[in-house]
Amino acid sequence: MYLPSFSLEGKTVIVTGAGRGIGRAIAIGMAEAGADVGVIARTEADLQSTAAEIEKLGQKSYIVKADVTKREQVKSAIEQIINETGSIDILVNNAGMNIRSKALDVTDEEWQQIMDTNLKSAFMFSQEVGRHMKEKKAGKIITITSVGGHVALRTGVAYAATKAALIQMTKVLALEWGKYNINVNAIGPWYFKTPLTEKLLQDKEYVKDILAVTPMKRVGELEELVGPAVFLASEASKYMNGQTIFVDGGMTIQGF
Ligand SMILES: NC(=O)C1=CN([C@@H]2O[C@H](COP(=O)(O)OP(=O)(O)OC[C@H]3O[C@@H](n4cnc5c(N)ncnc54)[C@H](OP(=O)(O)O)[C@@H]3O)[C@@H](O)[C@H]2O)C=CC1
Ligand SMILES: C[C@H](O)[C@@H]1OC(=O)[C@H](O)[C@@H]1O
Repeated sequence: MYLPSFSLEGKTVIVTGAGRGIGRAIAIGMAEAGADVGVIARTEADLQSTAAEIEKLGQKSYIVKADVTKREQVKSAIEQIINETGSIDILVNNAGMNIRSKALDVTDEEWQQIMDTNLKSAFMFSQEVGRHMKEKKAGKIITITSVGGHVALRTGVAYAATKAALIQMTKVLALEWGKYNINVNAIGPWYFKTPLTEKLLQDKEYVKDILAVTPMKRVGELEELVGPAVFLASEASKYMNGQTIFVDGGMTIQGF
């Protein structure tokens, strides 16, 4: 028999930024695959909505209202979920944001906010959950980066720097933690319609530019990210480590 399991039955997943967009879709998709899911964000109503969808699937949800840029809130979020479930098997570092501006206009405050939300939060969660996974000698860490960490986009240098750093963080954590049977990988999306990108994707000229560099000539559908995420969370990817899977309709091949 060669086909491994894609099931997440009996697993506990935590997803940061699970209140909206990609994080919400991944959290619900993990529940569809059989996992119980901890959902983390700052907006309670969004978390309640995601949790309700998870419970409708017969899976448990654990709501943690937290700011992922604050170490103490990261630690208490993880402690709360481990106390309630006994273990965290899969971490999805998804929370992120952007302030789209040209390099000469980036303020120190904007730089710091983007760095803390996109990069520092993922590292803090990886550290705190990684300690737990090292003890268990098992775990899966999946970080949502972006094509913007691999090719130059017009959507801001600070964001790009965080997303490129996440690709390298993924490699170094995989190098250090592979011997503890922890898989550390990343997913790099191109455009998907979420609250983060909704306004941009209403601009017909901008969408024309996006499609001009996208071989599949369309933006992605959220379920097209959930498949790769469940794959990386499952036994089916247990020999994959330090990799970034670009889910981008072919955009990063930059063919001509
Ligand atoms: N949409 C796209 O096309 C692409 C997105 N990405 C990446 O995917 C990830 C998700 O993006 P997307 O779903 O579009 O974004 P959204 O803005 O739609 O959702 C972001 C989520 O992150 C949460 N979040 C933001 N800041 C914090 C914080 N400080 N503490 C806790 N939670 C926080 C938000 O909740 P709340 O505000 O309530 O805290 C929300 O749930 C990001 O890392 C983004 O960079 C990458 C490539 C393309
Ligand atoms: C594709 C990028 O990750 C995404 O596109 C946007 O406009 C956002 O600000 C991000 O840069």
